[in-house]
Amino acid sequence: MVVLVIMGVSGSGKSSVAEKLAEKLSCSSKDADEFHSMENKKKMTEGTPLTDEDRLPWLLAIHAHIQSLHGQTGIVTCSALKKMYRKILLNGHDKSIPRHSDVLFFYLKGSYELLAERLSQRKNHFMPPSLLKSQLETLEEPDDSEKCLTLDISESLDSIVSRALHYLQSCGLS
Ligand SMILES: Nc1ncnc2c1ncn2[C@@H]1O[C@H](COP(=O)(O)OP(=O)(O)OP(=O)(O)O)[C@@H](O)[C@H]1O
Ligand SMILES: O=C(O)[C@H](O)[C@@H](O)[C@H](O)[C@H](O)CO
Repeated sequence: MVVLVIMGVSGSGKSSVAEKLAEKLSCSSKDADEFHSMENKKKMTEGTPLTDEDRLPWLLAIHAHIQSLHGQTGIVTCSALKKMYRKILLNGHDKSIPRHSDVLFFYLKGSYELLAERLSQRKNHFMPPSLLKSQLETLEEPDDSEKCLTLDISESLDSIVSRALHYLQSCGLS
């Protein structure tokens, strides 16, 4: 089976989708926020976007977690906004050797308006809605060279999860 990375900007539904999908696949799920340093969390809470330097140790820690699954099925949520970040998740520091052919990205795609509405309604989360603009400016959508399925966040959670499961079945991955 595969490691599934649920990616997209803040508020795109990564945690919500991961929770339901992990239930359906009976597998582990880790939230990228668990890997952030106190400094990174403080910065975001104060409304300051993270830089590439801030994100590097965090991405490497998530990469190490993916490696630690040793090919077991698992889900990880991570904004994974830039192509370079996704390469780090796959290969760590070593950019030349793709080690993880068995990692698949699910990209949760949505409009600014819908994301802003969902973030404005969300309670008890450290990530302020004001960071949405910078998240979208930083985002580089996955291209055809990346193993990724794009999912439309305007659909219901159940529908998104069932599309993801259907895709895994059609690839012979579940
Ligand atoms: N498909 C959906 N339909 C309706 N509401 C949704 C959907 N997906 C997520 N939501 C709601 O949108 C909000 C944001 O979702 P969630 O917290 O899962 O996003 P996230 O990508 O994990 O955010 P962050 O990266 O900031 O932690 C939540 O209140 C969630 O209940
Ligand atoms: O790359 C980033 O700027 C961060 O990962 C953010 O996306 C937050 O961690 C997350 O969205 C809040 O839960």
